[in-house]
Amino acid sequence: MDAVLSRVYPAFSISISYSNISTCENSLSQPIRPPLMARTYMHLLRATNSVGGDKIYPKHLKFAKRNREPQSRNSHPRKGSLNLPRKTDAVNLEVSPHRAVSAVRLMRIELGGAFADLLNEKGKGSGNNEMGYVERTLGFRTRDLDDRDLRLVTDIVGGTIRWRRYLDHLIMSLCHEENMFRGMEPLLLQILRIGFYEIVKLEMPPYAVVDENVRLAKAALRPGAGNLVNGILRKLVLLKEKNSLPLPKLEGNDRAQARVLAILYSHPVWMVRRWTKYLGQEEAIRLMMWNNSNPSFSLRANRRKGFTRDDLMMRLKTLKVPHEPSLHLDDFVRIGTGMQIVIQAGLLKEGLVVSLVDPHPGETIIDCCAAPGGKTLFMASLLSQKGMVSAIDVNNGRLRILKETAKLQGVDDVITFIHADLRIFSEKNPVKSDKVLLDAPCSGLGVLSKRPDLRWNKKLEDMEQLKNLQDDLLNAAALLVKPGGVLVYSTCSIDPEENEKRVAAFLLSHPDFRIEPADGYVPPDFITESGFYFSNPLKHSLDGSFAARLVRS
Ligand SMILES: C[S@@+](CC[C@H](N)C(=O)[O-])C[C@H]1O[C@@H](n2cnc3c(N)ncnc32)[C@H](O)[C@@H]1O
Repeated sequence: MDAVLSRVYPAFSISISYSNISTCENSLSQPIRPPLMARTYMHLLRATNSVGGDKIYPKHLKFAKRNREPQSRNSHPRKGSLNLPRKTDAVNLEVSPHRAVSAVRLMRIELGGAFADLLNEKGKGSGNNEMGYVERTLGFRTRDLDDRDLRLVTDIVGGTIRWRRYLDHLIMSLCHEENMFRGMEPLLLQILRIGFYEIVKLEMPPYAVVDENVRLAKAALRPGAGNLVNGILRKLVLLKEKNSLPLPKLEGNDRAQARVLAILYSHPVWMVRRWTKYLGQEEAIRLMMWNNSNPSFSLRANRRKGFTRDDLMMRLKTLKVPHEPSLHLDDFVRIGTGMQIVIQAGLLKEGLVVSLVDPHPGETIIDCCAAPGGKTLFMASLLSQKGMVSAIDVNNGRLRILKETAKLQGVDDVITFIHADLRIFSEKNPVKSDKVLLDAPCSGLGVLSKRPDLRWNKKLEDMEQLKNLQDDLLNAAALLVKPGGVLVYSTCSIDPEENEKRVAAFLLSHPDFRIEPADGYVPPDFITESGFYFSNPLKHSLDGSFAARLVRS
């Protein structure tokens, strides 16, 4: 029952412990700052703020505390702003459930740092508490979501996050004044973003969208909020009908153009500038369009194990995961949602980076940054119970997930789990292995289509920190390779600074290592002139990823 994901990372292999998560832009841009959080949504923050150990909106939280007025239910009639869970059994049938759930998920992601991709899967990440969050945030429950509602929530949440900058530009342009936008309460802003996204990007029937979002604002906030949503959305509908949305023109110098592109394609300015520098403006635009497209995943049936595409499709059907056969590749099946189900069913094996490691029975392998473990598990299964994979990770929680999955998949007998910082471990343990994989923490710039929130959480400064960390980890990993052994360095980034340039810097200080071209390990289409593995979203319609095979003399 093997399937191979035809890209380096699954959607959930996400957390980069070293990133500073922040929703504020870097100084290169003139950002549309998110509105001040004048009210607290502590139940959202408490529930989800610990992801990655970083806090979202710190300044705004301080602001909220400093300005807190004496709390009294009577003096705060707005719904959705109180910390205490409300007790109500009432199910609101007036409000469309998918919009209510989308608004609350967006609040959780933006205020609480919950991950968009985990939240998008049915019943996972958000768990069975979904209605609890809805009730505490909006003050009422809705009926449970059916499959169609869930698909809409996935579309709306993912799209609204991706297009946030573009939507905020439009919303701000249609507010009477900038301060109105900046001071807008978070829930009201999410409702407007949903309405704008539905009208402009999903092209849903506009007056129905207006009606539904007005209803949501009235029920979740107050009648005045509904009137405001009504006024702004109607303005938008008129402008859209006249084909005159207030969007900036692409003109001026490079910096000015980057700012415009950042709005039109909804990315941080620093990313636009970086890609324009590396790829040229045209390719940078294509890349942003890819990042904004709806993600799909390709699974490959592992024929070597006698598992055909029909078998794979049968399993997906049983698991109720919507899928379709690839038009171009015989063994491939494409799925849009349901990746969590695929992973839990143990149906997924990580592909091409592991092909570059090329594990054989009897070998010793160290997976230096192993969790949550897609590659460890695949490598372990290739050992046929002979040999050992040492799975190291600094994050104990993620390592625990790996342990549990290894047990479920029956490969835990060939894995040693090591909770350690690689840099310290490699100094203290003079072990030498046949193969070492360093799947390094990275910016994730190759997987932005699957991680809609990631672009807003990354800053230019993170890139410098990551480079240093990657260098340190490469140096540490090299200590674990025996003479004649292999070191594979991989990332899910398309940024040369994290890929080719890290390898070049490493080789300068490690003359005993040389590049072994990826020929013979991965399909030729994925091999660069320098012999590296590289999947390019613009060329392969897959997530971006990189790997280098380095052999020690
Ligand atoms: C890109 S993820 C690895 C994904 C994993 N290889 C897989 O296929 O599922 C990077 C991992 O590196 C770990 N990490 C970061 N710094 C580390 C360090 N100094 N030592 C060991 N692990 C580290 C993170 O906890 C994270 O789990």
